[in-house]
Amino acid sequence: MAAMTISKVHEMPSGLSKAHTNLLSIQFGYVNSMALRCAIQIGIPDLIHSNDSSSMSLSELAASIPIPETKSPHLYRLMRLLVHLGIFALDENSGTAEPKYILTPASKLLTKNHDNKGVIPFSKMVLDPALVNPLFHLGDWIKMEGSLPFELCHGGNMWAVAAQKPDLNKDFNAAMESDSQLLMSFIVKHSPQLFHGLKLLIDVGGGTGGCARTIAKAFPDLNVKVLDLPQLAADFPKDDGVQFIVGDMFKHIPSTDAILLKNILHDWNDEECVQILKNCKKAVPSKEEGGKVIIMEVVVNSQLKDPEHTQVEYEADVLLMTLTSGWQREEKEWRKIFKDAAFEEYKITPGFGVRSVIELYH
Ligand SMILES: C[S@@+](CC[C@H](N)C(=O)[O-])C[C@H]1O[C@@H](n2cnc3c(N)ncnc32)[C@H](O)[C@@H]1O
Ligand SMILES: C/C=C/c1ccc(O)c(OC)c1
Repeated sequence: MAAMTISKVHEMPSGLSKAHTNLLSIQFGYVNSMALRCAIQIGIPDLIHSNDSSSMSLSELAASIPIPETKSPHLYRLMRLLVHLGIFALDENSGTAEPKYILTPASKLLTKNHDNKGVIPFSKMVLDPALVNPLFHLGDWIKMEGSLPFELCHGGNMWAVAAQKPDLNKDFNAAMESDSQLLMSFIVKHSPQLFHGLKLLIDVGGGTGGCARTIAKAFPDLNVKVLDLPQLAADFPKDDGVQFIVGDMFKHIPSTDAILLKNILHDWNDEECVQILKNCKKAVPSKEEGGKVIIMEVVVNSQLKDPEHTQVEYEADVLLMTLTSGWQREEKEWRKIFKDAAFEEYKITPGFGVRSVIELYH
């Protein structure tokens, strides 16, 4: 047997060690994202979820994916990182010789369940090279006038490029739709009063109708329509009673009792937002007459300030800066664009994950 001795530990000064570890951890951040992408790609969350015991050992996973035997030790390394990150966990009570992996609340979101598609389409989109590559252009972009990192990378803005690339367009729309179903199912259940008294609601930039269908199903008497760009028309389901209107929110929004703007204003700068909001104001009646605009977005450091939310909000902000002309806004920044578009009153309700609901009246 080979003998091993461990010599006395020479510790780095703790300040230096901490600093270096902190730096390495941030530098390696993308490895976490890519390990997660790999786990989704090879279907691990659904495999564990659909297993009878809702748990699987390494060898069961390796056989089900399947992967060559030589890759088993590497799957172990991947799972070790993802367990550490809280994506999966080890079942302490499996009673088996080989430890079993189980899902955590985070990976449960990554399974297909009966009433929505989970968050897989959203994860796929976020980690698509077409949306990751623009981040490499931040440094060049910040030193020059105009443009966007996305444009330096792809030669046009997101909506123009999506119109040219059917696969990207499909993946992006599916991602938004899954996010919408998740959020809106919760909202119609817990905040139904948002929609009371309305006869017609237009979801402006409503994509393939994830929000619209969820609202229409919950409130059969409410007429819900989606207004979006022509490239959405082909993928929009036609037989579910939600009408699709081809339009441009910068030009004209048809008259309606209420407008929904979910994940729209964060794609645009203040000037562009004011233009959209002015068109909304023309389309909806005053508060006294029952009109309103419902915005569903992040309010940075909202009343329920939480360090984990703050980090996600700042990360999403830099991503929006990379891909669009938009911003994640703090309340005072929201207030400014509302005022500039001549709205008189707003009410913020936080607490839908990182998202808040803002009701806007004139
Ligand atoms: C981030 S997605 C949000 C989709 C949807 N509201 C949701 O949350 O699932 C932005 C949407 O705005 C649409 N859009 C972009 N420019 C637009 C315009 N000028 N007029 C109408 N819709 C537009 C895009 O096609 C896309 O569907
Ligand atoms: C990679 C993420 C891309 C993205 C781009 C524009 C959006 O409005 C958005 O909303 C959640 C996500």
